[in-house]
Amino acid sequence: MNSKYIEIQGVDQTFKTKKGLFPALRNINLNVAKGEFVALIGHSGCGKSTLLNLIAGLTMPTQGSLICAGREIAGPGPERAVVFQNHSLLPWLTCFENIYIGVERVFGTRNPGAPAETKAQLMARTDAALALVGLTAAAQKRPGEISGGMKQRVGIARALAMEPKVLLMDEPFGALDALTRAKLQDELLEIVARTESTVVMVTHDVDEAVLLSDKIVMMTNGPAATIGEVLSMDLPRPRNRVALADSPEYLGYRKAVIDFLYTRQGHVEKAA
Ligand SMILES: Nc1ncnc2c1ncn2[C@@H]1O[C@H](COP(=O)(O)OP(=O)(O)OP(=O)(O)O)[C@@H](O)[C@H]1O
Repeated sequence: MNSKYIEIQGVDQTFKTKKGLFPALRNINLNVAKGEFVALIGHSGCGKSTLLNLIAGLTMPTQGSLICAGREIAGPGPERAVVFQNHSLLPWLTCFENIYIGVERVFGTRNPGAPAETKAQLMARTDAALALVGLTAAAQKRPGEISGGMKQRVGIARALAMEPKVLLMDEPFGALDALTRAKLQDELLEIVARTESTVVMVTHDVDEAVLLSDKIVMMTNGPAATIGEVLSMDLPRPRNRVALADSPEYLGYRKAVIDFLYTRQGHVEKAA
């Protein structure tokens, strides 16, 4: 296993605001191995999305470097697909078309680096992605005609359909009801095992972090947030949520995260 597939070294992120410079992240150092599943957890506003955006190449750090597969991250790339908190679908396209345009960009004629797939193959990929998230029946609907949870599932399907090497997810299941969330978490585990994807996921949910990940990166409160502790989860795969619920190891990891978040990083509400 390549233990440094994603390498983050000495990263600072400072934002210019009307009130002056705001130091969001300070001295972030993190290595993610190929095929590893990493969860970023921390209180609201600590900088989880800021870190994910840096890995996605959507923003550049103020200081330090980010490397993916041996190359400096200089912008977004098809090998790093992002699922956002707020789905970001194109409202004038159907669910099918929203996924198809991504699939076409990666596997179709517009990609000069790889042999082009036929339209039938691209459509089959799109259909499979929709089926995976249970949205076959909504294929021809537009985002305005479906629920927030369904939109989020289209966003997940779109990212997965591109078979990215790295899947970056910003609270992808946050808007879903508990049962749909559990179903998609289980499916994600199966897909990631099959595709050997590397995943970095932002979450607020302690159980989600322990169930899905190999490593939980726990962030301190901002401003100038940094990595407080990294917890490695030695839980066998495939993981079964029912069996794990009573496992002493699972409960121990869960307690360690809760202890970090609520005892050592007790949330202090900012004055308005
Ligand atoms: N473009 C920006 N300009 C100025 N400040 C920003 C910008 N983006 C983020 N911030 C600030 O940086 C800090 C970290 O924000 P970020 O969205 O990364 O937190 P988060 O941990 O993902 O929060 P949440 O869990 O609530 O989504 C916050 O204080 C936020 O207000």
